[in-house]
Amino acid sequence: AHAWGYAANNGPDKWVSNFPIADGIRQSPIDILPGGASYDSGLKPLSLKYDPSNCLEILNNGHSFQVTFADDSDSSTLKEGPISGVYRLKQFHFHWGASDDKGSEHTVAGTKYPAELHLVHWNTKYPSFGEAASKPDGLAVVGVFLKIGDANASLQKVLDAFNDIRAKGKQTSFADFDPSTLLPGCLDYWTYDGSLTTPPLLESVTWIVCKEPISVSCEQMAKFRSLLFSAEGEPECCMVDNYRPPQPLKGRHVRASFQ
Ligand SMILES: Oc1ccc(S)c(O)c1
Ligand SMILES: [Zn+2]
Repeated sequence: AHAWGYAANNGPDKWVSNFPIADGIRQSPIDILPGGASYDSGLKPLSLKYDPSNCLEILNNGHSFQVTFADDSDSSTLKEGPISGVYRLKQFHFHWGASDDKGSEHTVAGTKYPAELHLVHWNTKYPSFGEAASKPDGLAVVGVFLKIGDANASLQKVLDAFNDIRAKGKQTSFADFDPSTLLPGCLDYWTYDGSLTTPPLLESVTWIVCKEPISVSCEQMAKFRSLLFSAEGEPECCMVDNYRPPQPLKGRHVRASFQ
């Protein structure tokens, strides 16, 4: 059986055959309707504290690239916001399009951004990421939209590592990177209960989607598109359009941290 991907034969519309939860009641991403979100004054500001020395490596896993962090202590954490307790940063990765008119997973009143950053955190009330990933309050993912504009100097540090991870399965060391430099100035957010947007599509994610995008230049977007879904020695297949389209809300409510 071929592994899941984003092509016609193994893409989002096919995932349900191996992962029936794809048709579940709290699937992600969703289309966020700002008019439909209700302001909740009980929502706290996000408390994000990251230690650059926890940054370990960058890898091409065949469906995105991800930067992985040491998560054996509470030195890189997400607190407050819509969550209770302490969640540890495990990794961040992106989803993007073949062209600037698409690529984000969440959309805002139908608007697609060229890319979306996901900062993945797990609830320390559980012993590990793997354990947490199967619990309804196990994960908290901060989503940040990327919008075409000025080159992003912080993002460029990540892109400069791409030559070593062009093909699926490649990884290289990546140190001393502070992911908070990838966050927008304003941390107003929407939040709702959802899932991983890639198989196994586990319904364990408290989504925290920032209203304000960060910038990316079109040259930097071209660099994202220079990565490959394919491994060395396989026919080259550009890593683009690695996004799942919005899923049915199924009665869920989206809350806003801002008015
Ligand atoms: O571990 C993961 C968490 C969230 C998302 S969207 C992933 O693709 C992987
Ligand atoms: Zn993701």
